[in-house]
Amino acid sequence: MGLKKRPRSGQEPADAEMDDKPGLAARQVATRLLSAVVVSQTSLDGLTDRKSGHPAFRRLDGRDQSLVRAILVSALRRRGTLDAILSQCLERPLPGNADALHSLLHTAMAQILFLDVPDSAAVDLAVSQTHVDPRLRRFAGLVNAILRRVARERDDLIARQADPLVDMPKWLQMRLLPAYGAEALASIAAAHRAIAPVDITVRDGDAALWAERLGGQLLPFGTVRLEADPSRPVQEMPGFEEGAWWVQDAAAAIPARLFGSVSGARIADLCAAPGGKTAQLAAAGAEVTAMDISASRLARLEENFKRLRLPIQAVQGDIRQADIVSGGAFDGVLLDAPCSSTGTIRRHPDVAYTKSAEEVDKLAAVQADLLRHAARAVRPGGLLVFSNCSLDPAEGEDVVETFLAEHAEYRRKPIAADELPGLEAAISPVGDVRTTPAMAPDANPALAGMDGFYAARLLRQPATGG
Ligand SMILES: C[S@@+](CC[C@H](N)C(=O)[O-])C[C@H]1O[C@@H](n2cnc3c(N)ncnc32)[C@H](O)[C@@H]1O
Repeated sequence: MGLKKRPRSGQEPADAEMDDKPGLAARQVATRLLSAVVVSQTSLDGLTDRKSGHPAFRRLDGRDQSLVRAILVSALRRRGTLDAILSQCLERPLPGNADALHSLLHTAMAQILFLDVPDSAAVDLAVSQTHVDPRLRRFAGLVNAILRRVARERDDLIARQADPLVDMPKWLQMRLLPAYGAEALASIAAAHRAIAPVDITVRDGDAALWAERLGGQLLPFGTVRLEADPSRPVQEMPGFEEGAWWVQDAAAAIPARLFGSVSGARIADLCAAPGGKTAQLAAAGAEVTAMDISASRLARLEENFKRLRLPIQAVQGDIRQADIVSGGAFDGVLLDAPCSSTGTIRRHPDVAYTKSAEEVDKLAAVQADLLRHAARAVRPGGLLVFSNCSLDPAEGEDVVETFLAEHAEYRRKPIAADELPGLEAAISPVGDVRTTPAMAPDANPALAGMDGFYAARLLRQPATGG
């Protein structure tokens, strides 16, 4: 590859001039945060929270913040593709310690290949970044040459990365292949490449009406689905402010529905925050106690409930120590346990790079422990629903099998096909729910898919005699 010569220092714009260059600060932040995700395994949501995120991110205006998020989501979603293209464009690999350069190239390539950013702006700003960063200065020519080639050969370079598995890190492939098989795994990887729709759960009344009002479609299992549109923030849509609905992935809406009719029932949601499932239960008329170990997450739940105008009793606490859990007084208990979240990679592509096989195993042990504790909160004859948004059976099916083997007082209450209209394929042979991002297909990929979720419904055997 012919490399453009590095400009002589006399031709480089002064740093101060550069600092003011429109769009440069956003690209610098994107590069920095990409390294924070993939090198330091920091969560993208945490880094880009508008209130508590990375200070450099918070200093950007709202438009630049949205651009940075869009760059990062694309760069992570297609990280394998970008790496493959990069190695095609390089005569020799980048130096091993060139994290900043690697992140700079990925963020710029993501703009050229996947975002609506003019190629000239993406290239020019990336080269400007090399001028203001002493670690990158000597790579200006290389960056310029690679990015111009990527822009020139875009279609061909992308076409060569047709296999979606290129974008699923090896550790995850190795975890999921034995459970799903090669074909289903490829479908999941393909679904991970798509932009997820916005799914909405309606508080009460008519979901069909809200589907019409919001210009969405009503899925057979009650979720209203809209195409994601960055220019239309959900907070500005009709019905948000008055709490007529909340955003909740179609799969995430399943576990709360497994209790059936809950009107007047005492339900404990033991890992409740930020409260999507709690809200479903409260809206359906249950008397809900919401527990969470995290005070800040519980505060978010309470804020959400204020907007939704739903009653709630929120309790901060650790399931493993709380008195209300040991009392065995609830008609129903939901344990939506903390997990690796690999089922949400479409929405949170950083998960593929911030989590690991070791962490999955650690989380599976935590879930088993929490499930043992949660089981004590259920009255005889009551229901225990265990769920999480992992695709890994170690965090789902295996946890429940072990639990049932150790708890003779519980048995599975299998989920029947008519409980999940349109999603019958998600019911496993033993009657649990297992969704994947490849489910709920649609001719329009922007309206397809759902999070990967697992849910099991367990019945505490009614007391005999007495
Ligand atoms: C997957 S999230 C729950 C999502 C929530 N059910 C919803 O639908 O919005 C898991 C939650 O479990 C909480 N958690 C983790 N360990 C806990 C424990 N030992 N006791 C109580 N809550 C815990 C976390 O703070 C986190 O909010």
